[in-house]
Amino acid sequence: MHTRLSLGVAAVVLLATFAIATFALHFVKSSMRASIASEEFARVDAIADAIDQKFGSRRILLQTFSGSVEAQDFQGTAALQTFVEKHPSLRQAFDNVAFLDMDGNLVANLNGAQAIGKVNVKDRPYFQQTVASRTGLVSEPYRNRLNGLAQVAITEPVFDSTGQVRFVISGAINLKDRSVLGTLADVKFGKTGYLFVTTVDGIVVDHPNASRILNHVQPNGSGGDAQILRAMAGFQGSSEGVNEAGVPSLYAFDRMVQANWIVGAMYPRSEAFASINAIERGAWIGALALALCAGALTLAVVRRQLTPLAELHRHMQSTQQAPSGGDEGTPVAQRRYAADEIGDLSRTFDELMEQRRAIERSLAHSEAQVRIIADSIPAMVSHVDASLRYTFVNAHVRALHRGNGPLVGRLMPDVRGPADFAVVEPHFMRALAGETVILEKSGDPALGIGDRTFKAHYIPDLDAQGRVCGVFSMTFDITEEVNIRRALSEQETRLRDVTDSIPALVGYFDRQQNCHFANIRARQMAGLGEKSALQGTTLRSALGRTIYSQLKPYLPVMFSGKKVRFPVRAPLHGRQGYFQVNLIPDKNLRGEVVGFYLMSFNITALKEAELRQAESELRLRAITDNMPALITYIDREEKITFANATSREWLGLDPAQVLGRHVQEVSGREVYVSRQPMLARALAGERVEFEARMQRAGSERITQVIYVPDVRADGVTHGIFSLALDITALKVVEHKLIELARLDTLTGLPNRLAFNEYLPDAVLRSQLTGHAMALMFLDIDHFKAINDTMGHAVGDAVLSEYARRLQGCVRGTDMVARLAGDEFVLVLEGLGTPEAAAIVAEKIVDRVHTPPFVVDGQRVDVTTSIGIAFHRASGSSATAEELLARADVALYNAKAAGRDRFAFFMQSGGSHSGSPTRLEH
Ligand SMILES: Nc1nc2c(ncn2[C@@H]2O[C@H](COP(=O)(O)OP(=O)(O)OP(=O)(O)O)[C@@H](O)[C@H]2O)c(=O)[nH]1
Repeated sequence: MHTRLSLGVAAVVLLATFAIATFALHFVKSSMRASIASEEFARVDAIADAIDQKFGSRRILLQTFSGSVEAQDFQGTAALQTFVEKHPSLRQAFDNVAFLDMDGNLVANLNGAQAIGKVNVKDRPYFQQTVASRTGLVSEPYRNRLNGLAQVAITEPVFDSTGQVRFVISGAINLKDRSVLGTLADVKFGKTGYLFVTTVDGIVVDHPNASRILNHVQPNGSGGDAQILRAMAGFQGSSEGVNEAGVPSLYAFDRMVQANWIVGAMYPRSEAFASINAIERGAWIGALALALCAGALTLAVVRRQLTPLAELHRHMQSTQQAPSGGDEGTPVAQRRYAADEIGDLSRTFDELMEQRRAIERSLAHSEAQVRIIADSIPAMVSHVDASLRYTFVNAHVRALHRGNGPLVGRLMPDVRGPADFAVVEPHFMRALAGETVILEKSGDPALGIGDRTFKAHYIPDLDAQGRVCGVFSMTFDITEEVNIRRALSEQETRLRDVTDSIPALVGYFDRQQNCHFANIRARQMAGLGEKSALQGTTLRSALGRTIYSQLKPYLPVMFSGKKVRFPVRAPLHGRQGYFQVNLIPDKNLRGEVVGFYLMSFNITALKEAELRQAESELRLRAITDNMPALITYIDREEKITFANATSREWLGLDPAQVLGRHVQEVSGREVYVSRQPMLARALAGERVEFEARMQRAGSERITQVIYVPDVRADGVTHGIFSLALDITALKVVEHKLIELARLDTLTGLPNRLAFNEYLPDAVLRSQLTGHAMALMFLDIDHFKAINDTMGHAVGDAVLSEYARRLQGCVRGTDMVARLAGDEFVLVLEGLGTPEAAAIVAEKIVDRVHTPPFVVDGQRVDVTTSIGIAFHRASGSSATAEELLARADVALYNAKAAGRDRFAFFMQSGGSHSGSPTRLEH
């Protein structure tokens, strides 16, 4: 800027100087030209006046001479000749003076009488005009017939006493006579400028080129000097023109009074204005020098004045060269500025730069965002200007054309190739005409994407005035979508084939209940042809009022997203028909119901069968309700679908309350958990029987439950028939029978069966607890004798008393049993040492014989023998049978030892025995 401003100032100074110089020079030149022209004209005017005076003085001389001739009244021409010759003074004014009579004959001649009679000028115009006008004149130039010189004549008439023209005096003047015109040859205008005289008719009177004298200014009747012609037409004054030789010249013209001739001057411009040109050159040189000085001075002043601006410029450059997003030096708020206009300018610049950087950063950020967005869009995004030149392409476009170099700035036909461009060109032209265009097209095989399908959006780019300045292009790869569409179409065809082949009405309706699909049966029902359009067909029109009114209440449920199945009734072939309608909501990905499928099956036959079955079930119910058992049907979901009236008594629930409820809900969690394994087995196809306890009316009842799997013809278990019988009473009886089977009816003691069940458990307990136990085998001594001597009844009484005394010798937890006859066993548990068992055995022996038995008032002496098998938990693995055998061996030994005693089994084969008073071991 420094240089530009300096150059600008210099240019202004130069221009100003040039303009001033041009104007001044123009003014000076104009003035000087006018002055030169005026001077030239003045000179011409002066010359014309001088010539006029010459002619005037000569006319006066001739008039005077004429008067003298008239006064003397010459009678003969000789006298006249003499008279003329006596006036040689005429020679000073004329080259010759002649007297001409009325016939034009020369009658007297100043230059000698020899010419008298030899010349006749009657044909000369000046003669004729003088006679006719009776006054003198200056003639046209002519060539003297005697000497051939170019001359003019001044005439004057001589009158006689009667006033008639007697003679015409003609004073001839040679045009080259120095006293008249000859001096004109000395008049110069510059070096080559000259003076000339012509008549008003254009006859050259005087000219530096003598050959032109008496010739016309237009030698051949055409052309000629335009300025002279203009003077011939009456112009007087100065003018500029071009002479016959093509030289620009300054002309001046003036008319003479006496001869009415034109005195002209031709002054070549180059000579006339030579001084002006010299002045002009000098002036220009001066102006240039002045301009250079002024320019230099101005430059110095400007540079000095621009120093702060230069500093500002350097500051601006350094600020602009600072990286846009980087450190930009001192913050604007902390910078110091000069307290002048430049300081204000610097501050304003810095603030503007700050704002610009902020905008640039924002713009860069926005551009980056736009690029990221454009690159992230799963589409090829580009922009071309009105000349189809790329101005933007996203990453997908670059990737597609990665072998094609940079795309921005290139023309679309060059980038896409002629084949692909020919496809899209008409659509781009429409977009450039302002139309948004969407088209589907195959990919360019040249790019290896010929098997892909694309959907292109061409969107006009409008400028602020609403003119289309380019086109945005967004192209999506819709190959998958097209494939899906194709698959959907095929699927729809298959759906149609399938639905046409099933015995049901199938239709699809949108949320507004407009039909979009109907299989062939549905079309037949709605009165539509196989191929006819479904437009205008609604759910109501397709189904008719009767069915639609039954279906309508279910629509809100279906629209809430649930499948709905329900029966409807409608006339069918003249009788009542039944149909099962299924409404299946069609949900989009957001779970919104956008439509629904309707399937309707003819279930008339099924319904009729159901009705028949219902009657059968009524009968069945009547039977089951009167059975003393709880009869239920449990389906595969473990829900109760049938219950007889017994449920009211057993469960406290009406059969209707039970239906549809889960077993757990009805029976409670505890019962359900206990029965779940049996339910599972039954649902697996196994018949399951078990007993179960249940609470009913505050008391525990025992039931026998039988699960019978409902295995249908297809081999699948559809549910369970459950039969529960109250066997509480039966169980009581059974329990009693069991007890009775384990009791000795005579003594009331557990019998052998009970003992056999008890002993193994006792042995196991001993091994588990680590405590020793003792098994005693007891037998009444010589009981047979009691029987035999006192009778069986006494024997029985003895047995009963014996049992009672045994029980009295042991703890309630000890086991006392009668095995058979007079054989008893005693099981003692939780023992420490054999001595504990010996004490008990000794006690029994004592208690049996003391006090004596008394039966029916009779004393019966009873003693007993005891065999003891002591079982230590540790180190012994004897079984119940082995213990019993050991105790039997010990009993045998006690008997053998004399009876009325006890004996321990010894491992060596013998035994220790003890008397009633002594423990033997
Ligand atoms: N009164 C009565 N006698 C029975 C009963 N059961 C068995 N007996 C008799 O009891 C007797 C048992 O005799 P044994 O144990 O064989 O011999 P014993 O006479 O006791 O002689 P030892 O045992 O060697 O002392 C037999 O005579 C049986 O008939 C019963 O229930 N009541």
